[in-house]
Amino acid sequence: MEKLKSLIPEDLLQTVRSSSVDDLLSSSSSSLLRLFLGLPQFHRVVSELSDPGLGCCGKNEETSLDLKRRGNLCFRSHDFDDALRFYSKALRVAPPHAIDGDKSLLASLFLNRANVLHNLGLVEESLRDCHRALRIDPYYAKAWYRRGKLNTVLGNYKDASLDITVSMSLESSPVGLKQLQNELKAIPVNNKTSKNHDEYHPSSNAGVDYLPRVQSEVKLRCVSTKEKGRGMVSECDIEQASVIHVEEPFSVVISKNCRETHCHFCLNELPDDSVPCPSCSIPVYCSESCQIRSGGMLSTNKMDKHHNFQNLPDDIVEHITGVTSVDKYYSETESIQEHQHECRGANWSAVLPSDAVLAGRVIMKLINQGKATMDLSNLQEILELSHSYSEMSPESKLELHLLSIVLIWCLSKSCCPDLLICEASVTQTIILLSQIKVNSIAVVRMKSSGDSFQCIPSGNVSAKEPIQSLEQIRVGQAIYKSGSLFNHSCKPNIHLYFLSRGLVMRTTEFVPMGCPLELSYGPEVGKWDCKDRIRFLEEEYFFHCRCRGCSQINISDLVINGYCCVNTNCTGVVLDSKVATCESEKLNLFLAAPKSLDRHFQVSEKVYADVGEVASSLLTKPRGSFHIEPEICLKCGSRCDVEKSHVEVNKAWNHLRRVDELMNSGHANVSMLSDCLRSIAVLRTSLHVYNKDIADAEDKVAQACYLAGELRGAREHCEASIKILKRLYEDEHVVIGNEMVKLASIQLASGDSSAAWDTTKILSQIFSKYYGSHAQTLFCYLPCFKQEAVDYLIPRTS
Ligand SMILES: C[S@@+](CC[C@H](N)C(=O)[O-])C[C@H]1O[C@@H](n2cnc3c(N)ncnc32)[C@H](O)[C@@H]1O
Repeated sequence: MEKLKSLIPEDLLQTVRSSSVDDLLSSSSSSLLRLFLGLPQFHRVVSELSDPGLGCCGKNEETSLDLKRRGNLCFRSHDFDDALRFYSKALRVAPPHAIDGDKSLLASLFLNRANVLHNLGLVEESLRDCHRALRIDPYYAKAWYRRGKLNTVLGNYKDASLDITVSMSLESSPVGLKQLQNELKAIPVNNKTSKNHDEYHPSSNAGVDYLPRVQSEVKLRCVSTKEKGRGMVSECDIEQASVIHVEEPFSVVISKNCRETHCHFCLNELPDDSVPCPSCSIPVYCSESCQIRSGGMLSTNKMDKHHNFQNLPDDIVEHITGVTSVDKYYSETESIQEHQHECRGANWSAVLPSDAVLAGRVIMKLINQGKATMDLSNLQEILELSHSYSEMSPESKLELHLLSIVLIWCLSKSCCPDLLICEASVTQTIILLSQIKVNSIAVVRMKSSGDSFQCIPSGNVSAKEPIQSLEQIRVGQAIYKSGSLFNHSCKPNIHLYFLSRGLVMRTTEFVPMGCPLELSYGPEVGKWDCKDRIRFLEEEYFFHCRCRGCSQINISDLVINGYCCVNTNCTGVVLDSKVATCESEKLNLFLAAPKSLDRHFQVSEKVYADVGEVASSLLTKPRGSFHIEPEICLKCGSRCDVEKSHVEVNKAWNHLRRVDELMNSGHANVSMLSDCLRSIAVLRTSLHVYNKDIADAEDKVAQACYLAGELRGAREHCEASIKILKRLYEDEHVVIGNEMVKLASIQLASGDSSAAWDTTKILSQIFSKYYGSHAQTLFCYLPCFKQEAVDYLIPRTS
């Protein structure tokens, strides 16, 4: 993009950077398009992106064969992990009809990987790979044999016998036949048959009816307000934790950092037997069903599958058909095919930013549905999404213009020749990209620290493992058409989470009839102070937040970055000038607003009591406008030297950051603890007792204590951190639940199962409020925690 930018003359750059939506249809986009179409440098750049012949994303037989050879070497030296890696890579680049010796390359790779998986003890995964090899090549005797062995291990004896029988029908050597006969004899007689191993897949649940139902009594309505545009409100009273909305995405794209680890369709983590796209080397899927719904050619076997099996008994032919048929994996109605147009080996979909790839998916979906015209002139009216083009920064506008020209060119040249490269299509794509900026939703997963979350056995603590904790991973970006009608609040009353690619929204509090239903786009009260939230939303979403969190007084915004009073007996807070200015503006707006406005979100008595504790001076409304004085305690009026405190706090953080580095490099030791405690003491003498910095520091010290085996200290500091977070958020906020995961694992490690049990009960309650019954499946350690605690509370009698 930088190359293209450098080709634009200064006056045109200025026109584009300062353009409004009305200007779009006039000069700026068409002048830029005209300029680029006449430049050979532009054609060079876009042909590198759109010409499949110049692309690196196609299949490559040589590379695949080389990777297979390396896999074989690793397999022979019993390095199964590396063998698995090489075979999976080889599968990704293997052309569907390539032959290696007398076998299909793909089929042999699947079978080799099945052997590795079997050696790694992954029997189900191994069976699925055999199945894949056989669907490509039904005459693959070794694959039938391996399948028979695996079915025997799994106790599917009837299938095992049939598999070995088919293998025998393909075996010509007398020695081989003898060996197979012996295998067959060794299989116990039983009628149990196996389940279909591709339909059964733990993570591949997208596409079936996996989303919960919205309660029938829940009724929502879309309303329009001057301040926030359209938004959703409740038409009835809604109980806490009710499912109010579920939706499949209109379009999704995987995050670049998850391309190697997550399924490109359902966005769940990839299993060890991942499935590649049959036509290009980019996507990988957790199962065939995800791959087929995502698009790409289907690598079916062109042979008459039953030609050689004609003389076999009916039950065996039926068995072969059952294993090798692909029909049951594919149904037209389920088809989504969002990757198909990218699947030509050209580079553009691997290189362009996610926003542009998502825009390409939206455009191609609407064209394939016959809804969008070939000049895309009706795109806006079909999508009905809001946008903030005019509020975007000059640089972002220029970026959108360039991206849309490049995207339209790539789509037209690589997969959709009927798509017109014209002023209308470019302008509509610019608007689509600006709609994606404000309407697309990040699809996230909660991941526990460490590769897999395992309970720490009671009384045990490993010197290297950090405390179990949760982090949020952004696995994709999606457009949910109805979901994008929900406005933002920094004090949201709904929580959003994902099951595969499906979105679920739940209320986190009782919502009375007529009340706006709002979720958080990222910033929340308790996470950042008001000025930081406002700045984030202006920079990322181009609007000035008008939510209840940013227009009403609350304790969190006052204390989160506050300093303590010089008077040690006073609980008041002292603000720096930036926070004081923001809070003054907020209070003046709130007091000036008509009382009828936002009546559902009136400040409660509890909020007044909380604010009174730290800033009672704010509760007596002055006659004129509010001016919160910085550096003056908002309770007793004492003056405080904020600058001096700021210097002390920075010094303390420098110490804590060094401790952090030691911990990250695995060099945690007991001596660093005294450093930590001194830093915490400095923070506590300078900052307000509820300042978030203290909570963060306490959390770090808990981690340091844990790594040094000081479990009592770890627990005390973790509890101190939670105590502050409860004042910044609220007692049952999901952030508190996440922190309690750490506390429970410290309690378990120190052998205090009774306390761990109590903590687990509270965190389960919090997660149920946010995730309902899905808490148990999304946070797989919840049952594990409970079991651990119960095991030690009720010792087994045996
Ligand atoms: C995803 S859309 C929400 C639906 C949108 N109001 C509409 O009319 O389609 C996001 C846009 O809604 C508006 N919005 C959402 N939350 C807001 C808030 N708290 N304060 C002001 N505007 C808000 C902003 O214009 C923002 O760009």
